[in-house]
Amino acid sequence: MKTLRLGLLGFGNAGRAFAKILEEKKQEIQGSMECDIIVTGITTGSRGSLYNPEGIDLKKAWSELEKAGHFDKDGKNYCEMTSLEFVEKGEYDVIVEMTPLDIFTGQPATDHLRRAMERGKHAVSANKGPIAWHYKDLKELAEKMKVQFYYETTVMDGTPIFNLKDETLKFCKVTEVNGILNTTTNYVLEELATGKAYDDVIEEGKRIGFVEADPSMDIEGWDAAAKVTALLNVLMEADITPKEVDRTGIENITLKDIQKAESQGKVIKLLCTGTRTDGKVKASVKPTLVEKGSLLSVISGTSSVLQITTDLMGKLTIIEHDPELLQTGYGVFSDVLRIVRNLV
Ligand SMILES: NC(=O)C1=CN([C@@H]2O[C@H](COP(=O)(O)OP(=O)(O)OC[C@H]3O[C@@H](n4cnc5c(N)ncnc54)[C@H](OP(=O)(O)O)[C@@H]3O)[C@@H](O)[C@H]2O)C=CC1
Ligand SMILES: N[C@@H](CC=O)C(=O)O
Repeated sequence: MKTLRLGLLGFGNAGRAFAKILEEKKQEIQGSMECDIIVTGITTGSRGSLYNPEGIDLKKAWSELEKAGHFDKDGKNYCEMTSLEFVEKGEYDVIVEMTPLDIFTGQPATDHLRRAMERGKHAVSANKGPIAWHYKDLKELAEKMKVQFYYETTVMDGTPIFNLKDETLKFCKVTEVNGILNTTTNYVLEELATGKAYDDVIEEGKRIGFVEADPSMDIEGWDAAAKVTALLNVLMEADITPKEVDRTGIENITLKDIQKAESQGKVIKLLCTGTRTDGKVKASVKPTLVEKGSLLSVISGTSSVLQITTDLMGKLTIIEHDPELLQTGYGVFSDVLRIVRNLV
């Protein structure tokens, strides 16, 4: 039986959802993949860190955080190690980056991934900042160091988007992407239409777990811009950054605008688009009026949709229906399994 040691950076909604799946599927993975996956380190921003090269008790870790909001300072694995210290000195085989999104730099997440790969470690990122800002460099580094680097969760949680292109759409050239990729804005626009107050809707979204640590990342369209950038960089080798996305958020959309659209038989959706025409890549994120009853109009609640146009397979539509944190955790889990599958 081989052992794969993971280091988890961030143990919030995504981190805990992933840890719960890992724990639940541990024996099945041992049985079918002959691999024991253990976690040797967990770091957080303000709730302490855990480190044990022999493996951490995950159930204990999440119950401590969920009950007390902090790791137990008297616990035997407790330490104050920062993420970068763990990345640089810790014992692990795969770094799993799940810290909050910084859309303006992609940091410190990019440095975490870079330093880990420079040490010859595999890397998984749920954080879209590094893919939006530094994808080309990170991919080249992974190739140079002969390590695996995956980021399925960055767009539509565990829905296979990047996996689909890598594994089953070989030699298909993607020429266009579009969709509704940000849950928060989709949810806010719908809930505002029912007369709820903006602050209450954001609080509800935070409770469910999909709103970014800084909600303006979602509302101003930055998260959507990062996702469309990630799609263009990975699927169309665009090499752009979120700064190049023509971006308008929903911060100026009022109940009146929503009602006016309704009276015209339309709904407002935050649409993401990316195309390549004459060699030039163009990307936008914009509140857009769509016909009621159309495919895009029925993407409701936490659901999202992506349409990819390809040369050999035409247009494909992928819908993620009503995801919860389980689907976010699964995205990370599927990347880790891909690493296990490819281990020699
Ligand atoms: N939630 C979702 O639906 C999805 C999230 N993602 C992405 O996953 C990432 C994590 O999201 P989510 O779990 O929801 O966010 P949370 O805010 O719930 O959790 C973030 C975690 O990171 C910790 N953290 C903050 N700074 C650091 C640091 N420097 N080093 C280590 N840990 C740190 C936080 O600790 P503390 O609380 O102490 O600050 C917390 O444990 C984000 O990049 C997000 O965009 C991707 C897809 C879906
Ligand atoms: N804040 C994001 C979470 C997933 O990436 C969203 O609202 O879509």
